[in-house]
Amino acid sequence: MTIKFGLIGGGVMGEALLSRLIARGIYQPSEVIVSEPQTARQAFLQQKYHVGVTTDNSLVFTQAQDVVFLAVKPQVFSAIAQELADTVFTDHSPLVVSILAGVSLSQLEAAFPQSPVIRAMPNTPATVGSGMTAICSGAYTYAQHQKLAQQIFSAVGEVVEVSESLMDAVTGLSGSGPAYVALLVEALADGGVASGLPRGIANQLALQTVLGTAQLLHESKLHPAELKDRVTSPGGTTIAGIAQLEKAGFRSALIEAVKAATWRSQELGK
Ligand SMILES: NC(=O)C1=CN([C@@H]2O[C@H](COP(=O)(O)OP(=O)(O)OC[C@H]3O[C@@H](n4cnc5c(N)ncnc54)[C@H](O)[C@@H]3O)[C@@H](O)[C@H]2O)C=CC1
Ligand SMILES: O=C(O)[C@@H]1CCC=N1
Repeated sequence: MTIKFGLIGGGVMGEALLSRLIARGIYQPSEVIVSEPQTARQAFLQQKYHVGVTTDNSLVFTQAQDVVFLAVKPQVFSAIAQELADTVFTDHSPLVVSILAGVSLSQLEAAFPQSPVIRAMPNTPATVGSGMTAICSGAYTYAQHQKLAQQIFSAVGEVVEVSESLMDAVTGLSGSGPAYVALLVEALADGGVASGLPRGIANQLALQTVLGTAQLLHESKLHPAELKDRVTSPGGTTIAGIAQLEKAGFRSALIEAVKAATWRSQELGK
């Protein structure tokens, strides 16, 4: 069978995308090749998803017909670019989709000359089909490449197209955001435990509150401030809690977190 989908880096995000693409039938396991240097990880991916595995990144480029996904750490990018320096790239090469934080289209196009390249920033909820991905396209892409990237990322959640200048901010918000939300859930549950709730019940209450609120905002299209007002009774419990959050700089902490992560994404690309 023809290899259509190549993955370089079978770690957390690589597996998140791979698992969903196979589960949704976008690619058959026999159409996939994964390059991964860790032997234990290789064996795990091969056993769980029945995909082809290798340690040879150039083999992925020569075999994959449709798309090669780059899902290594940004710090490994220049080593991979050097390793692939002898590979011949043309505008008939497979589409390269990079999810590397901070690595720009111009850096990617320098590493894969004349290749169609798309820079993307997904997030871990992609694993359960609730991901958020932003994409931007390089100079050698055509409509068919954009359609393919849209198709791949639509299989794991929502997709938006943005200009490249916004990709670092996307990384700081939705790319890193699942970690902020996980902290929120953990801290809410801790607050419940501090107030006397058993741990299991506190965890359930915290998680379902975040999930339910997100779903309500999503489905009702309510502005978050409007939802907040609806929960907040005059002289009631919620305003007492909000006053404490404001005192502790809750909003400012989130704003600064997104800004710091955006800045770090810019740094990683230098
Ligand atoms: N984890 C996340 O939530 C998100 C990560 N990203 C981006 O995805 C990329 C990967 O991140 P993670 O999956 O979290 O990292 P990870 O460390 O889990 O996965 C990277 C994988 O690449 C492999 N690797 C290392 N050197 C290699 C080489 N020379 N050739 C092939 N494979 C190699 C590693 O063994 C590892 O399995 C990063 O660039 C990150 O910026 C993007 C969006 C979200
Ligand atoms: O922390 C990181 O650098 C990656 C990029 C977005 C989420 N995780």
